[in-house]
Amino acid sequence: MDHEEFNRRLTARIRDLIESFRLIDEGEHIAVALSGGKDSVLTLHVLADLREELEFELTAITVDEGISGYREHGLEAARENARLKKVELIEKSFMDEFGFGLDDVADGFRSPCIPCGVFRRWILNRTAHELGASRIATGHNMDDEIQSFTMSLVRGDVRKFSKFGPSLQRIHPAMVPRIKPLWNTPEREVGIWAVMNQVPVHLEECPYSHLSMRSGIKGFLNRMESDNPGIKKRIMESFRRIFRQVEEHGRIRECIRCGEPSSADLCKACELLEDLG
Ligand SMILES: Nc1ncnc2c1ncn2[C@@H]1O[C@H](COP(=O)(O)OP(=O)(O)OP(=O)(O)O)[C@@H](O)[C@H]1O
Repeated sequence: MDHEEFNRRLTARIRDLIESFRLIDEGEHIAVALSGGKDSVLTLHVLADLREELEFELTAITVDEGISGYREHGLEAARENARLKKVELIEKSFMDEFGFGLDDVADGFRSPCIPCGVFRRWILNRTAHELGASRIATGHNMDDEIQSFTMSLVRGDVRKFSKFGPSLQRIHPAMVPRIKPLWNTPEREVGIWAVMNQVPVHLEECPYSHLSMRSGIKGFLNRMESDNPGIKKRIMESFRRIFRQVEEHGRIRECIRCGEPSSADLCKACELLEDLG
């Protein structure tokens, strides 16, 4: 398949998903969570190319978690792509919000991915809400989705199944719902797109990623796929068929400290901040 045809099919699939699941309505303000990695960069490019035709506003948010030797390169890629696509980029950091970077606190956790995800989601939600954005678009792709579902399965955490699917519902007025325009796009195709089009993306692995359960699950699924080609697509298909929106237990309220949406009195970010003293 030639270059142009590959690009056309890839973007047509993403556009189809946006339209069939009504991920974006006319007049909306979408905040793309831009890490500088290939997936969020593709999300930025596709949304930037669609914003006039579908009539929505687009802003990018990037979060510097404070991972030395790694995040700087992602930030450069985020800045360069935002400039190329003429999208305003808002830069936030753990240091400005919480007074420390991930490297400073990583040792205190079994997996640094836990505080990293909790604090990043906190910043993304608050920033998008302050901006008046109606949805946050992330670069989660089909492989990420299969990994997340498998992780929930092996942990017996069925509540997380409610996070499956290309769009998440607004469950609290201050919680900006997330959309995943690459939900049915395999990671491999995103890599091919970035290389073929020479897009400036950040391809390094996070130095902490080997400590996460996701990394083990990812390796397992990739080994299964190479021994049984097509297995990932079949797992995804099974998930789709059995997928039910699982009701979240309990009411979502506001964290008594920071005011962000939370299922407990203290949100996860404030709980971790308290543990860190
Ligand atoms: N530092 C960050 N700033 C803004 N958004 C982020 C950041 N890290 C992750 N995200 C968002 O969360 C999604 C999934 O995170 P993940 O850790 O898989 O990203 P990545 O592998 O670093 O980059 P990408 O998914 O863009 O290739 C990203 O696609 C992006 O939308």
